[in-house]
Amino acid sequence: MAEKWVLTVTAQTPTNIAVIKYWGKRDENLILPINDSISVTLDPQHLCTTTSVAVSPAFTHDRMWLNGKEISLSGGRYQNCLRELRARASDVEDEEKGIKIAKKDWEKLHLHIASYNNFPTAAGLASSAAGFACLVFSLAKLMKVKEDHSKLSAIARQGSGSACRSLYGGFVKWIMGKEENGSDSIAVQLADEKHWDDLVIIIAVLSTVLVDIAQHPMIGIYDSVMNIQNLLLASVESFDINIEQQKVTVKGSVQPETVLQTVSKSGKATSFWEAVEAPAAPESKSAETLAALESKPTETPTEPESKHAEAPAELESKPAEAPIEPESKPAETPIEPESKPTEAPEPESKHAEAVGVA
Ligand SMILES: Nc1ncnc2c1ncn2[C@@H]1O[C@H](COP(=O)(O)OP(=O)(O)OP(=O)(O)O)[C@@H](O)[C@H]1O
Ligand SMILES: C[C@@](O)(CCOP(=O)(O)OP(=O)(O)O)CC(=O)O
Repeated sequence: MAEKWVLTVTAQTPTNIAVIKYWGKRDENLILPINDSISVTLDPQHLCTTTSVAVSPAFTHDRMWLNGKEISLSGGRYQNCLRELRARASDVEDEEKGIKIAKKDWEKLHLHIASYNNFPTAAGLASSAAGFACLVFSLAKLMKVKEDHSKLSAIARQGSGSACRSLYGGFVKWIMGKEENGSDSIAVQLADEKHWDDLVIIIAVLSTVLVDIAQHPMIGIYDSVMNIQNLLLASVESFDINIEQQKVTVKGSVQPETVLQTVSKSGKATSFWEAVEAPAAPESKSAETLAALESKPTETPTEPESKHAEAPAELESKPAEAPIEPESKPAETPIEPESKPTEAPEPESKHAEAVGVA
């Protein structure tokens, strides 16, 4: 087997919001619920996970990066999903690239996974739902798993219960099932994404915006802050002014861009604060999205109108030849076959973590 190839798949999966909630488990390990639940899947244009999975003979162990930071895959939830998928993997061949993976090879081959949530992780917006659905879907594509979405939903369920519902768009029911092995605890689509097309779900995330306002001989920093407050009125909850650093922290459901424009109009030199640190993204397009969301946190929640696009979607499934340049495509860092196993990928540092005005 050649040592220098990498086969990748990238997929995108939306999150879902329960309208009849899953609340309580009868089996913690298999993640079996004590009731049926129903959710609505959001439009992946708004809240979604993008996951790139890669396999290469050069990889020495399974690794995963979540939002640019390496995380452990040793937990039972990840291990259960990986085991179930490997057991169902098929022969995969790409003649053009000279790649041939036999079904039995999947047990020995290692995976690198890079995943990005374009919305807050572990903050009550079901990142684990989008995340595990995307993980299972993209790996199933990579490994050519010949199972339908309902079977995949039972695998995703073992990562996080609500994840099983993110494999379908529209209105989705997770049937609790009765079997002890969980084989009938699956998701089914009740109505597709077009069923209730004008339904809009608004998620309001209150965030902090950092503003840097340069001193001006005529207008003090306090005046600038009052200017923002007057113009944005109720949206602004509070300010914190650091005269020495010329930094103002604005709290509330304000758009960073609006803050910037508001202060600019007062004639003050304004700009967003410098980048602090941001993680790598799974592909350059997602990196832009992420930068926008991370640096403008209040924009995240403003438009998650649910247009119920189909879920999930495979973005690309072309085999890629190693090595992949991590600089130009930050998200591909984790799938670079020559990366040293002990080294975590370097997050890109040019995206702002906070926002400011100068
Ligand atoms: N993109 C992802 N890929 C794989 N796993 C993910 C991903 N995003 C989140 N997770 C996993 O899900 C965990 C967060 O799940 P948790 O249930 O705490 O929060 P949530 O799903 O965002 O919120 P809630 O369940 O309250 O709606 C993370 O710690 C990680 O283990
Ligand atoms: C309250 C809920 O949002 C539950 C979310 O729980 P998770 O699916 O995140 O829990 P685990 O299965 O333990 O991973 C209700 C719901 O989505 O139905």
